[in-house]
Amino acid sequence: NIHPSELMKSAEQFIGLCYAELNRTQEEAESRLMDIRSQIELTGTYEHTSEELTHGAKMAWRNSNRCIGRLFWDRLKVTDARHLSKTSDIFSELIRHIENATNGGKIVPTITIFRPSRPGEPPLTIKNHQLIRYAGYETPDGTVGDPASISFTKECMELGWQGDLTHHDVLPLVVQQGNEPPEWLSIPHSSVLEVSLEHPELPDLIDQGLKWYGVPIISDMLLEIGGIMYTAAPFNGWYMGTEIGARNLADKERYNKLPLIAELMGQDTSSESTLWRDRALVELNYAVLYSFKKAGVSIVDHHTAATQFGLFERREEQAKRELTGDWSWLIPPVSPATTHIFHKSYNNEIRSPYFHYRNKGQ
Ligand code: HEM
Ligand SMILES: N=C(Nc1cccc(CNC[C@@H]2CCCN2)c1)c1cccs1
Repeated sequence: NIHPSELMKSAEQFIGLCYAELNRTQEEAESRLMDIRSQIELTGTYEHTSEELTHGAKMAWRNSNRCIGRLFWDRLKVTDARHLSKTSDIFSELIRHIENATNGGKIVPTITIFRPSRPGEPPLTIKNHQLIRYAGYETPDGTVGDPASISFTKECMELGWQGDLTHHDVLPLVVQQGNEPPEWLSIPHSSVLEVSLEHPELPDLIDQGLKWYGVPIISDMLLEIGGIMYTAAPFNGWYMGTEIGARNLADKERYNKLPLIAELMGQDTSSESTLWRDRALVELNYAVLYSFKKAGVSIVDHHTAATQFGLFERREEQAKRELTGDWSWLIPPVSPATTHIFHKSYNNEIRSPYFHYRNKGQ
């Protein structure tokens, strides 16, 4: 846990920035800091107002160095769920997040913020990497589903969850209150929007049963605002097509679909130098974008995303804020050098508020 004097320093830095951005007066900031100081002296921590929580979450997205989608940082929908304590209520709120963020395909970037960790109180954690993700199983005939989920799937089965052993079993939500045993709940199938993959020039693709879920909702990161740690704050945007087409379905240690795509294209795969892998990669990424668009589910291609990021860079300059970024994650995995991002460098310093990785086992 964070020491009170350190916490006060973080609070001063956050309130100063946040109130300036919200055009509050110096006096308002100072009187707010007096409240906070007495709360910290009394309880060892302090509570954010709804406005501080909302703007703090938007600042954390704006500071996410690895995020190419930050142009829309100020339009994040923030749901304050700090009052919920019962696990059953937390599960219901997670399902509401999935349904409201999905919005029939017109995805709404949303974050739901649950109660932060408090001194002497074990934290609330969501054990899922993403609220919606496919299970992975090691079977004698090879892997079924998403290899990235094999260990978490084992944990879920130890808790009593049973999958159908298909390539697309949606894992249950798993929530842990402090050191109590984790609890799980299956997500209603009707709440999970999925897109089946097709390609206008590869008519046989549709019969391969390839599909992916529409809404990525990261649920295993720690949101730090003014020294307060929100250990359960799932957030979603929409996908950039390459995440599905160039990694989730393409990586050898994920769904490894490039050989199949090359086959459907009738390519000669006898030698790497035919670039069959690269041609398959482009067509798989095209299929992802084509299928999402046809299904009316929000998605962005990596060229458009890079252009939007360029707009974000200029907006931050106008706002006299120093841009931070992580070049190695900002460049897309397909045709990186066709984007402006590849040809410049970025300052990868951490600015608070920020989304951090949680320590293992936390
Ligand atoms: C609105 C559409 C959005 C798009 C298209 C987008 C795109 C991306 C992409 C492609 C990545 C790299 C992911 C990877 O390679 O695994 C990323 C990373 C990230 N994004 Fe965004 N993003 C969006 C919205 C958001 C929102 C709403 C938040 C939080 C409020 C957010 C926070 C982050 C963070 C923290 C990372 C780094 C994750 C890590 O370090 O593992 N993004 N984003
Ligand atoms: N489009 C998205 N993609 C995204 C964002 C953050 C983190 C991740 C998951 N990254 C981890 C994977 C696994 C290893 C490399 N990438 C995906 C969003 C997810 C939530 C909001 S936007």
